[in-house]
Amino acid sequence: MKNHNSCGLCSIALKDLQVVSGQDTLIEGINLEFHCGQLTALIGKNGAGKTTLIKAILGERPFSGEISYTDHHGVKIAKPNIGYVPQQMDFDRSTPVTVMDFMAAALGKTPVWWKVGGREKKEIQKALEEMECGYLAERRLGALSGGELQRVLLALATMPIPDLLILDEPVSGVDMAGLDLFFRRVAYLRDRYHMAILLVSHDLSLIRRYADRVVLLDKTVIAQGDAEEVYGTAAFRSVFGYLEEEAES
Ligand SMILES: Nc1ncnc2c1ncn2[C@@H]1O[C@H](COP(=O)(O)OP(=O)(O)OP(=O)(O)O)[C@@H](O)[C@H]1O
Repeated sequence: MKNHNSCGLCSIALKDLQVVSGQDTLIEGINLEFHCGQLTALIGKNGAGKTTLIKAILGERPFSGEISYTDHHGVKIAKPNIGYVPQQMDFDRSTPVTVMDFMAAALGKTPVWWKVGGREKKEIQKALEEMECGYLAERRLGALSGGELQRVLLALATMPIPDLLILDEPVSGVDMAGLDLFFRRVAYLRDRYHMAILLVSHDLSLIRRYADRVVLLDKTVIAQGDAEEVYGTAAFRSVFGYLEEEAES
């Protein structure tokens, strides 16, 4: 059983990261560190560049600057194993494919029309159960709710257990109970496997409850620290106004 990240990853550092598209600078001057065993929430208004930053880390967008990975002795190491849950997944909702078949195909072991082997089925079932969605294994993928699909994708991102987990939360389609369950499973992964987690989220109260660090982005980093620190900044208020509970008190 794996308790710690296998590649010895300790931290991820972004140095002067910039992404441009044609004449537009999408993000710039990003200097950040993420640590293993920590859940870092990335927040910001729509269009602030959160997904762009994630795509750069995933290697899906060209960038300038440096992304480096360091072990527990401060020595630079190669790119770790990264798990990713995208903001949305476009697929034909009428597909007869079950969650089990989808997972097996996505893992690249079995074409969707093949029968999934016994051992593989057990591994997938275990990953689904760890994310509290074992009961969905034989359900049709297209029949899942937004929250259920999100947990299935989270289970998929843990096969194998990554050193760095990147989650781009859907803007809509997941109810409050589903979101809370999602955050709880993400916090469980952090504690159980000591992985570094970077989560884009719009839910400021769940972030306050579960995240260790918060990074506020508006093209560049405009505030960072724990939730209380960041939520208390003028930069935060200029983006989000006052939180409801603060306004009420
Ligand atoms: N492939 C692309 N080419 C050019 N511009 C892009 C591309 N993708 C995003 N953008 C632009 O980059 C800016 C940042 O977009 P991004 O999706 O990173 O923001 P975001 O913070 O994730 O927003 P949201 O909260 O709405 O998901 C936006 O102005 C967007 O229109």
